[in-house]
Amino acid sequence: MKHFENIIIGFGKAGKTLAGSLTKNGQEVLLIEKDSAMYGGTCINVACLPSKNMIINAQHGTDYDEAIATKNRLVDKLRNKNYHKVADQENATVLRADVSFIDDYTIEVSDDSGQETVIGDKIFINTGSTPVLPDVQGLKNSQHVFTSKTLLDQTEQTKNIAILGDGPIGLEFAAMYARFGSQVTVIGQNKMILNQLEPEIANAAKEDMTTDGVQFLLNSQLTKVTDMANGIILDVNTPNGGQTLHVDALLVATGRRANTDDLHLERTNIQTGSHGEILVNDVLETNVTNIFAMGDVKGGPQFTYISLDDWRILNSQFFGDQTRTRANRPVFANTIFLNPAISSVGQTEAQLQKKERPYQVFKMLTAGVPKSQVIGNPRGSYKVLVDEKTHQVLGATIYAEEAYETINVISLAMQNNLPAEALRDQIYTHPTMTEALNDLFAEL
Ligand SMILES: Cc1cc2nc3c(=O)[nH]c(=O)nc-3n(C[C@H](O)[C@H](O)[C@H](O)COP(=O)(O)OP(=O)(O)OC[C@H]3O[C@@H](n4cnc5c(N)ncnc54)[C@H](O)[C@@H]3O)c2cc1C
Ligand SMILES: NC(=O)c1ccc[n+]([C@@H]2O[C@H](COP(=O)([O-])OP(=O)(O)OC[C@H]3O[C@@H](n4cnc5c(N)ncnc54)[C@H](O)[C@@H]3O)[C@@H](O)[C@H]2O)c1
Repeated sequence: MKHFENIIIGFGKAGKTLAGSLTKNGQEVLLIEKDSAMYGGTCINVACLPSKNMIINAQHGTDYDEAIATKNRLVDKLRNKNYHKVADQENATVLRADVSFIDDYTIEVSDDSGQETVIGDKIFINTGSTPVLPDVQGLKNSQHVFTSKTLLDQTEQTKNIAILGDGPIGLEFAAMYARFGSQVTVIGQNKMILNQLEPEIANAAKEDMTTDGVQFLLNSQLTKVTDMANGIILDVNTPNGGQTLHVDALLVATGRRANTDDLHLERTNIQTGSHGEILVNDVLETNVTNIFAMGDVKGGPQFTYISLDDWRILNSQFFGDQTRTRANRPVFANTIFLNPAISSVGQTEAQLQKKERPYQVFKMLTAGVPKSQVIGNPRGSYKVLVDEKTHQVLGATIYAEEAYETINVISLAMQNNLPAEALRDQIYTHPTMTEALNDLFAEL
């Protein structure tokens, strides 16, 4: 039986970054990844980076074939770099193998060369998440149903696609496929898309997507999927009655759940929650001492930057001042990469009204920002909510070019309790979309 000081299961964002900290501090690490095509994890191989590369190329008018080839080159480069960043460390071993727990501290690893048992002083589980497929007749056995991962592998453009799910994956892929010139229909179960955002901005985004050619069947249920030689037939219950769609493919984007499928956690004392997520405390310890879980597999927000922040927590515990925890995670925003992007942070008007918190609203149209005219995309608007007394920012939603950059400035102001005057009076470089903040708060 082999022994390692640290075993990391899964090549996720937190795990690969932690491998660097551990080796830098003279500790040995065994990092086990089940799929060599996933060295570096989900984000760089099959999610954030390839999808954003495809989205940007679609927006630039690149044709699909070229965009796929560019994406594949990017991913190969990133995967190779990520692999070597860990594997080239003196104290690190990267192993491609299947892992299953035998008991709390013993795992069995198996690869083409056979099986071996390994024990670790500390074990870190960073196995990410996996798509949830709804229980719809014919869906699971269809040859024409894709997840975001398998769709990004398609060398041939799907010309007529339906997308089940109107979350970030569904909407980003819908906007992207429409830009590539495909016919796109989004099937959503809610009355409205983006209903966690400010409604007027969600409405504007839906109208813009419709202008770009995306059709929406909302408040609707997919009831049956039937494979045909030339595509797939979808039976959908809509508020206007049953509809039948004949499309080339269906992308299922109805959420992701913790990925613990192959680990045999039932042989351990590690507790999981109702959705299979590994339960952890504020410093990412499971209920078994010296076993930790980070990233999507522990439940909660599913973002690469949250997984990276999980690394900060562990790094602070092992090598820092031990102050960083999940409870004091800084303010963080999120972005949905549409055309343009929608970024949001903090609370919405509806949430503040529910709490009876007094606030002021500041709004402006994106078209008023010179850079939007320079870029040639004046779509969208800015909306920021400010505490009536302190003028601290309580929430912001930006639907504009480069919203994903501007929102980070607002998050930083929120995190540091700066009043909106600080955002108003800052000198921003010109021409930028962030300059909007000079004008947005002019009435303060
Ligand atoms: C299409 C798409 C787009 C996204 N876009 C964004 C975005 O723009 N911005 C953003 O912040 N987030 C985005 N996300 C979410 C983001 O990808 C995830 O939150 C993030 O990758 C989770 O990282 P992680 O550290 O939990 O692990 P992951 O990066 O998911 O890594 C887990 C690794 O563990 C491996 N593994 C799984 N099971 C085992 C096992 N039993 N043994 C060994 N290895 C195993 C997997 O192969 C994988 O390599 C997107 C997700 C998707 C699907
Ligand atoms: N830009 C980004 O940061 C980004 C991009 C993509 C994904 N992600 C991450 O990946 C995670 C997964 O994304 P996602 O979009 O799959 O999940 P999600 O859970 O965010 O959204 C799923 C959507 O599908 C709908 N839905 C669920 N079941 C349905 C059904 N049977 N019929 C019709 N609609 C149904 C839900 O109402 C929801 O709107 C997200 O939580 C997000 O954190 C982030």
